[in-house]
Amino acid sequence: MARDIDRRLVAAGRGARRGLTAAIALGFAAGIAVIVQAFVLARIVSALVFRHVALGAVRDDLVALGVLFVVRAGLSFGAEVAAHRAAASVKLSLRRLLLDHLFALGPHYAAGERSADLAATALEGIEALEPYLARYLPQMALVAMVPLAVLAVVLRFDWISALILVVSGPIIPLFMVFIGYRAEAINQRQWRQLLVMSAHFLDAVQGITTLKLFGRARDEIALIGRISDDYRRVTMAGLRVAFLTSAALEFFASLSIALVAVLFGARLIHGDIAFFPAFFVLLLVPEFFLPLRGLATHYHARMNALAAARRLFDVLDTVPMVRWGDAAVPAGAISIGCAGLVVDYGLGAPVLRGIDCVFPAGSLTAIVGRSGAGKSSLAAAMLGFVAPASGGVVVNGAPLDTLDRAAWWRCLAYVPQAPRLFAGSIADNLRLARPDAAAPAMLAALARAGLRDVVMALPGGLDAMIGDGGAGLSGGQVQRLALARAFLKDAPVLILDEATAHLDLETEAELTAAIGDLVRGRTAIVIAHRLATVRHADRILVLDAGRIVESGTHAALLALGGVYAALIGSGSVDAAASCAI
Ligand SMILES: Nc1ncnc2c1ncn2[C@@H]1O[C@H](COP(=O)(O)OP(=O)(O)OP(=O)(O)O)[C@@H](O)[C@H]1O
Repeated sequence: MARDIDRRLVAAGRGARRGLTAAIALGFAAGIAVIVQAFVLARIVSALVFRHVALGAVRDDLVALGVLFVVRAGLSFGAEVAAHRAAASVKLSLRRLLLDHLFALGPHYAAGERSADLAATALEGIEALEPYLARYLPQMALVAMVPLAVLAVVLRFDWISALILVVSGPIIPLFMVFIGYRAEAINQRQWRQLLVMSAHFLDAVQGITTLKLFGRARDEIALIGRISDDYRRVTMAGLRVAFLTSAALEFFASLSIALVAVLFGARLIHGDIAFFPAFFVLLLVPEFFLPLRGLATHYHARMNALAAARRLFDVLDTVPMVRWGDAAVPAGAISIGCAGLVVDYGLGAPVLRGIDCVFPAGSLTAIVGRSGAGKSSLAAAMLGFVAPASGGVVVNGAPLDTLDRAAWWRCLAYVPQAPRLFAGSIADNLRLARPDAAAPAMLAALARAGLRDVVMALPGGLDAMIGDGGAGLSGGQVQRLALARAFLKDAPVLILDEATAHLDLETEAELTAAIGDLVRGRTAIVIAHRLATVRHADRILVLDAGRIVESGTHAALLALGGVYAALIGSGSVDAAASCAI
């Protein structure tokens, strides 16, 4: 399993192959520079200490040593920069891939997952891949190259030291494989705990008012405290393994270096070896272990990355339910049809049970029905957010699943019941509908939604900042801002889920007027909660338990005296709002 993820991460790194290759080549060149540096240093010391030459006689060597020092630093710096650039580009492409895939999976997938979990995967999860890509992968390549180069040089000067290196070198990778299994389990646990902690924290922050009102804030704080403590404990367990591993590896490496040194000492005393090769080899031996020790250090990063990547690949491997094609939306005024449309969330019974209807071009169709009748599901099927279990949606005769997703969404303006506003300026929120919109166009859209004066009265006007979810605006103002976005988008198809929230009479009247203006000349589908909208609709579809049970104009349906008439008769407009008229 870990190996599969490793392979997929390496494949992801292939996107930045040039950067990683440069990092490895520079790292290897730095390794060679170290060997040459050791050679020059051994020569200088040997000349000064044993041949007692004057300092001037080794001037060239001293200059070469200085140059090598600078070259080596430059190569190491270059290797670091290349590796981090390559990692940054892989992280960017993975984040794009993840976001693109989340779009393909649709809002129903995102709503089913904990958003904090997805956010943590996209941010911390992909960030955790940086050390793997920038350090572990290049180190893996260097581990095979630099120690072999060092070994070849050592063998040339002293076969006994080479033998010690050949025997002790492989202990480090072997040891790492041995502890790998334990470290992997701990890292998996640590990552799961982090996701749980992020999710709880976000829930608590978002629901702070509810928690306070129900007097549960203290319980939640205690719960977050417990989760944080679990996370601390598992992090400490991971660090313990990492430190113990490092200590054990350092011990093996030091033991080998000491063995080489002691043997040299004995042989120097007995005159079995000259000072120069002994000193040169002794300088090289730590360099033999350096990449291996580096690998051990970054092995922990690998484990962390594998744990994070598992969640990332889980999301990427989820097959989107909704299929899309690449066809353009057929030209002309858009009419939408549903043929035998069945939507089933796997709850036991389908939510929509064979819907056949047409939403003619340029007309206003209202959908009404009791709560849970399936109105939003019908809108979701037309938006392409859910996949039909059978039947489907057609746009100007073309099946929705053959259309290009982006092309279809360009034709649509969708205003949900609880519109989403982002932290930023009013202009930022408006430009979501049209990124190149200039101030006059935005002000015109605000005016049509009845919000221009309110925005102009704010400090900064269009640049006034609003909080996450529209904090700083009233409920009615948030809805009008969402309508302004739809005005600005000026799309041929409008799908609108009217808000059920009780509004004051003046706001209600203003919103009704704005909606009336917005639907004009478009193929408009409104999940209607206001009597005014239903009255003006060209046609009303009455949904009941996933079927269209009645359809016609307001007057015709009232005359019919069926489900619609019962909904209207169930009370005033306000009371009827709760059953979606
Ligand atoms: N993403 C989903 N996953 C599972 N079940 C869902 C999902 N969305 C809706 N449902 C279920 O499908 C049924 C119909 O829901 P839908 O939102 O379409 O009804 P509605 O008529 O729009 O209701 P309301 O007027 O209260 O918004 C409900 O029982 C709901 O629980």
